[in-house]
Amino acid sequence: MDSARIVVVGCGYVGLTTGACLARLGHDVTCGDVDGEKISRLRRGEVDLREPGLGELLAEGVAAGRLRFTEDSAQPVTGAEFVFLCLPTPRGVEGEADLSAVDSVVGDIRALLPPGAVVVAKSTVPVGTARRLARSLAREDVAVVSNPEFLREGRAVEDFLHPDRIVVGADDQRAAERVAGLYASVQARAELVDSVSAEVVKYASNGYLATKLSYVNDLAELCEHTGADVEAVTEGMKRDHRVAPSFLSAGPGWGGSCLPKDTAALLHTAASHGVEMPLLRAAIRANGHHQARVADKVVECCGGDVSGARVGLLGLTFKAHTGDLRDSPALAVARLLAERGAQLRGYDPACAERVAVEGVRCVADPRLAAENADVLVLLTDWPEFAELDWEQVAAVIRTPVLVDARNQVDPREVARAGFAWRGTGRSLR
Ligand SMILES: NC(=O)c1ccc[n+]([C@@H]2O[C@H](COP(=O)([O-])OP(=O)(O)OC[C@H]3O[C@@H](n4cnc5c(N)ncnc54)[C@H](O)[C@@H]3O)[C@@H](O)[C@H]2O)c1
Ligand SMILES: O=c1ccn([C@@H]2O[C@H](COP(=O)(O)OP(=O)(O)O[C@H]3O[C@H](CO)[C@@H](O)[C@H](O)[C@H]3O)[C@@H](O)[C@H]2O)c(=O)[nH]1
Repeated sequence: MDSARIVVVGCGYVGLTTGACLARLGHDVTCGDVDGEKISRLRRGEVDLREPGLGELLAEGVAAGRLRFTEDSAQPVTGAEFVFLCLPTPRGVEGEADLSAVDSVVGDIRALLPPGAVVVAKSTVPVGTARRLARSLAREDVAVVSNPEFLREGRAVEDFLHPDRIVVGADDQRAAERVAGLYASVQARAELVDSVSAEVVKYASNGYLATKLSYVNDLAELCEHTGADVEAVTEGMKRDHRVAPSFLSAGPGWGGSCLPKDTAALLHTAASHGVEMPLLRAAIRANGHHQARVADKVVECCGGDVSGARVGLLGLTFKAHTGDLRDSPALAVARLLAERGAQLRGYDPACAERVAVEGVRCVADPRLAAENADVLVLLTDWPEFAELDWEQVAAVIRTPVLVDARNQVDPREVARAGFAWRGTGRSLR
């Protein structure tokens, strides 16, 4: 396909990645965001997301004249062939997806879109949204297409340019083919489906991943009671080709900006159709249980009362390789401990410069988190935690106890340094 004129609205994880990658694919892209300071930083070449390759790709697009940033998305929309909505759809009060940003932008651009333009919903939006947006646009000459995004944070560019699949959902076949054509040089099959099915694929995928992890975390709890080793169990499961081999690591529950809000929104949609989805409901409940289990282990390690105890936290982000703290299981565990009176000091490679994160005093070094602590809890799977010099940590901690919620360290190595170690779904034999 020839180069297309594209406007991307929203410059977060999805919008910036979409803009940078579509420019890399040869398109002419304008990225807009209401956050004027973010736009100024982007114009100066500053990217505040920890995404490998994103800064380079943005710089490449700008240098080639194929990429620019604006605070006012309206003006460029008048000349756009495609408008990608990459806006936030956070959790509303009852678990529903809050579509206010999407609705407001669609209202703003309604009269500005040129004939033949395609509005592409890349945000995660509930079933029926593309059709509803088409009705609210009330433009026979403008199509709405659902094109959900499946990238993971920390690998956004790689996932966008080398996706497992591209899903394009539309009730207008021609519009769907035009959107699929934008990705012509990407080596992945574009699945063309109706808009409603495309919207469900996105929620169905995240719901499935969340359920898979809750199951693994349930197994980890069983392993703790039976003496089995969850790592050996999941390794054995992986050898059955019907069990997809990734996404099987036990941990302190799943989190992030997507899985929690999307599972809540899926349940909300199901309920509005009179569908219960008991399995997904149980997976969400299990997730709260597994977060609480980590906090309970810490309290046990402090002799049943954590009030006034100093607890060191290793990791605050929802997973490694991102600076994102949204719905982080580490922070959920921290909150549970703070409610019981613990004093928290935390270290995270992506948050070292912050003064405080939700009641946790942030420190610039893992040893400072451990200093004089009664217990240390490893909550995020940053590789650097596996490499720590545990002798040095033992030298500064008050009580050498490590709760490893991610099974990130070698239990024998920490035991050699004098630590009592409590893993997840495994014990030291
Ligand atoms: N983060 C992910 O890994 C990921 C992956 C796939 C899909 N998604 C979905 O993509 C959507 C965006 O997620 P995100 O993580 O990129 O969000 P984000 O919070 O990182 O970014 C959203 C951006 O939109 C801007 N914005 C808000 N209102 C605006 C408006 N009216 N006009 C212009 N800009 C506006 C914000 O300033 C922000 O920069 C959500 O629906 C999310 O569920 C996210
Ligand atoms: O084996 C695993 C894998 C993940 N996690 C946890 O699960 C959560 C989610 O991880 P991940 O899926 O890698 O994070 P996201 O970047 O939020 O990506 C998810 O959410 C995005 C937004 O919808 C989707 O696009 C992605 O496909 C989907 O993987 C995190 O707390 C991880 O620590 C585990 O505990 N064990």
